[in-house]
Amino acid sequence: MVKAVVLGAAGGIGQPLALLLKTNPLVTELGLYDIVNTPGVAADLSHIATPAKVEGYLPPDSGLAKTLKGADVVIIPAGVPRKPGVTRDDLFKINAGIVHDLAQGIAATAPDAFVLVISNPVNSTVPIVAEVYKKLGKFNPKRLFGVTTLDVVRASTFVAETLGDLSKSTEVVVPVVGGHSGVTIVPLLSRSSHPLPTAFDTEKLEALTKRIQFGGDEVVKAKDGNGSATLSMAYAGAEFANKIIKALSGGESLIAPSYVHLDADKEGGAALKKEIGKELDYFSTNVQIGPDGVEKILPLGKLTDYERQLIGSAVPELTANIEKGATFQRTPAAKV
Ligand SMILES: NC(=O)c1ccc[n+]([C@@H]2O[C@H](COP(=O)([O-])OP(=O)(O)OC[C@H]3O[C@@H](n4cnc5c(N)ncnc54)[C@H](O)[C@@H]3O)[C@@H](O)[C@H]2O)c1
Ligand SMILES: O=C(O)C[C@H](O)C(=O)O
Repeated sequence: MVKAVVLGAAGGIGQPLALLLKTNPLVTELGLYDIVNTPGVAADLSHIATPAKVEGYLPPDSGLAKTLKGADVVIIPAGVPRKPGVTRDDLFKINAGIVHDLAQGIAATAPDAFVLVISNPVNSTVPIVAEVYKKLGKFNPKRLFGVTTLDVVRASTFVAETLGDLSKSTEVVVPVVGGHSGVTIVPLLSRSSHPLPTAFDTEKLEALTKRIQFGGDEVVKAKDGNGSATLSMAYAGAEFANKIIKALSGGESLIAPSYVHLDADKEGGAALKKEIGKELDYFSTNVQIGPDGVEKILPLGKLTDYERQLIGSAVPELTANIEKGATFQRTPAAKV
């Protein structure tokens, strides 16, 4: 019996993500909230012959609280996406306030729910959620996750392409650590489950690394003003959410990459900070997740000199992004 909720459920990510969640037989209730169109999306999905009972609400008449009542997992893709020439950090102006207010709603109605943040800039929006919870004395770092799965999905695809065999993309696993924007995305290609060709020189390694770091830009450019990744993000979001749902309902521990507060596992977090060489509060890495949330933050492990260099370049931007989110004060939104 799992109630999953999507906030921003009528959007480009929200709709296909809700569809994928509706196909998960472990989900018995699916709550959909947005400022537009959720009754229609919910009516549509409710005709699919799977167990989840679907309800969609809008802001009037305490729609957010009604959607969140009894939620076990809350996924947040609410907010504006990028256009060409816009950075994820530029989205902060609008999305920080949206995520802040939704976090207040979750903390009020479903404070123990697992919260999965998709809204960009993830490096900053996750700290915003944490601060809202801290102010209310309800922060549990074990249950807050920044969704970085799309970077891992892209790495699998691009490595399989490089190996000339897309059918391998479901098997290829590449750890991607750090954060979720540009240079803060650090693929550890030396640890790919499927090694790169021996003739792969530094230039090719750098190009593949850049493609994974800036994969989001490829989609923004191709959509040409009509938003950013939605379908691949819904796929990645569902992959991560379904792991959480499995851990919650089966009592089974699973390993998945996520951007977490390093207090989620104090011992593992302290060891990771040593590996990074910096006192960061948040970092994306593989975490072990059980029915109560994060059980272990796993170490980065063996890195090449190039990967160390990449982490060195990620840390200053990540530090600034975290600081920006953690010190955010709610004021009326400005336009991007
Ligand atoms: N983490 C990732 O890897 C990743 C990947 C892709 C996109 N994103 C981010 O996800 C976000 C959503 O992208 P999208 O393409 O779905 O955008 P979209 O504009 O298609 O959808 C966003 C939805 O959020 C809704 N919304 C706005 N304010 C709201 C509020 N206060 N409460 C509830 N809903 C609200 C909108 O009505 C809209 O339906 C963006 O910030 C984007 O940058 C993150
Ligand atoms: O690129 C974006 O703005 C959306 C998302 O973060 C992505 O990586 O595709």
